[in-house]
Amino acid sequence: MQPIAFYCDTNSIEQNAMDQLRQYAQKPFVNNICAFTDIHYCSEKALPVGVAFETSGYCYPLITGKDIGCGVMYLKIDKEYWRRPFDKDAHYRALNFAHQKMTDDGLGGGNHFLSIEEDANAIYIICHTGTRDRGIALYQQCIQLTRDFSLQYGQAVDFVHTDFLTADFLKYYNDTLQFGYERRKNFCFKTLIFLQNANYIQCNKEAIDRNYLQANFKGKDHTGAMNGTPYLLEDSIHNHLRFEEQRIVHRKGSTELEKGKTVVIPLSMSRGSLLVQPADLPGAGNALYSCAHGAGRKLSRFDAMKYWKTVLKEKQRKAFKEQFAELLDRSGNFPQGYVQEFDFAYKDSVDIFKHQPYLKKVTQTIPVVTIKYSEI
Ligand SMILES: Nc1nc2c(ncn2[C@@H]2O[C@H](COP(=O)(O)O)[C@@H](O)[C@H]2O)c(=O)[nH]1
Ligand SMILES: [Mn+2]
Repeated sequence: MQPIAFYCDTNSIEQNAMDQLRQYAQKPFVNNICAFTDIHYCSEKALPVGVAFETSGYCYPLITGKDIGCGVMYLKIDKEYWRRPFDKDAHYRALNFAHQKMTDDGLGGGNHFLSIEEDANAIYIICHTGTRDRGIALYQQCIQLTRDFSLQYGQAVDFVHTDFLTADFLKYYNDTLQFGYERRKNFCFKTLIFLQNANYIQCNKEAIDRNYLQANFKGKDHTGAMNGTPYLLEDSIHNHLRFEEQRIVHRKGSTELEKGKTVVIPLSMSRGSLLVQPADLPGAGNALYSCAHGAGRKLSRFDAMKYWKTVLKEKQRKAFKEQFAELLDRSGNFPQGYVQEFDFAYKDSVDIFKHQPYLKKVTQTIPVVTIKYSEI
């Protein structure tokens, strides 16, 4: 068995996730397998979430599941351009409505989100979404590829030789990752323009395109000005295979790092997000330039519902209802999907820097308003 690099507290790993991890560490061609602080069991696939490993000569195209190319983008605006606090009563519903028109496919289910968060100096528009149907189609192609390779190999295997990966397949794979990046960009820029339109951000209002929700901002630079407001954006992905010259890095729910680049580790709807950079580069290299992609689930969706109904006291449920009144349905209850995303469903984040010492904190943001998943 290949040794496992634990960038997390081993005592905090559930037994079923540990079993999955150990099984993977025994597989052929799997090298330098790393487990991060958000490691948790994945019922659908044989590898836990919160893991990275590398291979050469062969790859495991199915480890990601369908959400290939999922990632998190942030767009930062200096607070000197921020004019007033976000008024949920006046604008939550309008933003929720607008976000459904920002792309063809919406944010997607689960814990995908579009949030406005802040620290002392800046406002951050943060978007966590993937590649929707394109990721599913690519995953189906990965299944076919693995089947075809198995036939040639003479037995059913879950890996593929790199000679089997045609230039067309690799282009298709990378184009799908690019599609996710462009979708996140459209969410971020259109949210910025929504805020400009609603007088939250100082800008040149005359320059705003009335049809901005139909426009495509995929080509905008990472720094610049939008309708007179300076911005900066960065993107990162956490569910993909990165085909490099000498090796293939596999990341299943672990964020790809790059020297000098700030990435978001989202924590929860109540806690906001951490923005981090790789500080110790040899250290980050040993961790395959990867880190946790979130706080990580502590409670399964089922257990989160049980916790809500049976562990929390009425007073505590009331406090959630007051804090997130905008998410209540007409009968005054939260849809299940939101309850499953509340803070208690996620792990503590103290381990993030303790067990991934190659990371440095850039800032921590707190949420202003969050739009949760949307299926279109
Ligand atoms: N800032 C926010 N972070 C959130 C929210 N909901 C979930 N999360 C965190 O994101 C990661 C992403 O996990 P993934 O497996 O779906 O890619 C998760 O671990 C949480 O820590 C939110 O509303 N705001
Ligand atoms: Mn994701």
